[in-house]
Amino acid sequence: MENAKSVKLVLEDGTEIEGQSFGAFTSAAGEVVFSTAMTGYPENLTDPSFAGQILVLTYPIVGNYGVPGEELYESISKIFESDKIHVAGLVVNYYSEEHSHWHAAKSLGEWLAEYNIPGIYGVDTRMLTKKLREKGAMLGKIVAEQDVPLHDPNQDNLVAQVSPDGVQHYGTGQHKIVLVDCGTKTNIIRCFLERDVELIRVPWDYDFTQLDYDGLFLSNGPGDPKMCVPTIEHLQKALQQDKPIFGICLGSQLMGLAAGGDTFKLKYGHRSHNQPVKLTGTQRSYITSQNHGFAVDTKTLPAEWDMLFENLNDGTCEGIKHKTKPFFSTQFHPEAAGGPQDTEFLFDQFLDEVEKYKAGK
Ligand SMILES: NC(=O)CC[C@H](N)C(=O)O
Repeated sequence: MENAKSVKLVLEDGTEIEGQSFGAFTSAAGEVVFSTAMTGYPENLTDPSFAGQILVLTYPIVGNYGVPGEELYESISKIFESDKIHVAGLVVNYYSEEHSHWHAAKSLGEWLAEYNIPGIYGVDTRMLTKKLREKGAMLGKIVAEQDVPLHDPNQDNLVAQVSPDGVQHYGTGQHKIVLVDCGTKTNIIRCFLERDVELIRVPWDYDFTQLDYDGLFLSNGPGDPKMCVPTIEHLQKALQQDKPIFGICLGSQLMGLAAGGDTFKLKYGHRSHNQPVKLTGTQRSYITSQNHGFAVDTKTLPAEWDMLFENLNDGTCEGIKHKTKPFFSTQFHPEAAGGPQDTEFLFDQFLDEVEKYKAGK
């Protein structure tokens, strides 16, 4: 880009990388994490699970397909994963202000600027990723004119910041599902609304145990799952009952904690569209979309719980399952806007469990 201003990326280990500014010319601090996904920046940047994080994209050319215009589906975004950009900053190698796509309405830089989010380009993001893989995710900052202090977003209750204030209803299907919104991706809502569901979307700390529902869904969300104390308490009550429960990503971690297990922080997390997982008890594996920095510690799961999926790269827990009750979760994203959609059938399995529960009542 002509006349781009200089900015730098500073990491907590003292690394300083000079680059050029795109998006907002402003400074921002956060946890620096990388994603190896090759496409999907409109979906990634609006995923509330990225709140507080500076995202490094390893794919070398970013921006060339622009950013789509907004369209609504049942009052939620048809395209984006929420109604704003959630990353704290974006780090890319080559940024293409010029873009071409039938759906593009603006450039990536214009879109970032609208939300006052800084981008830096001209960074060797593969070298940076090797560093993050060796040392683990680090705190960092993009520095424009004003310096800012480093800040660890995992010390904040990010879920409280991204969760909605009130209850919302969608759809008129026959299965009444409560969605506990800890920062849900809108594609989770779309996946439910494409099925026979009436959805009740509630805030993260809402006491859903008072509601009349057929199945409970726990969404993804940012930060350390242990911050969600009220959600875990409500969930513990739900685990005493037999109504089906399905959790995705943060939702999986919350299920693990409510069950009595523990979670831990991975060295650098899993963020990409091609993470292989294996279904326990089979030789079947799936390619999945992931975005997480924490995981359930399989060793700490109580006797009545099993690991449901295992990550084939590092053996960590990618989902859990109760041995006798219809409670299960995935650490990956079966809804996966940006793809792949190989595991979307899990929404159908959850609703099958809901049907069985209703038939047996
Ligand atoms: N996408 C998510 O729900 C992420 C969950 C949690 N914040 C983690 O990083 O592990």
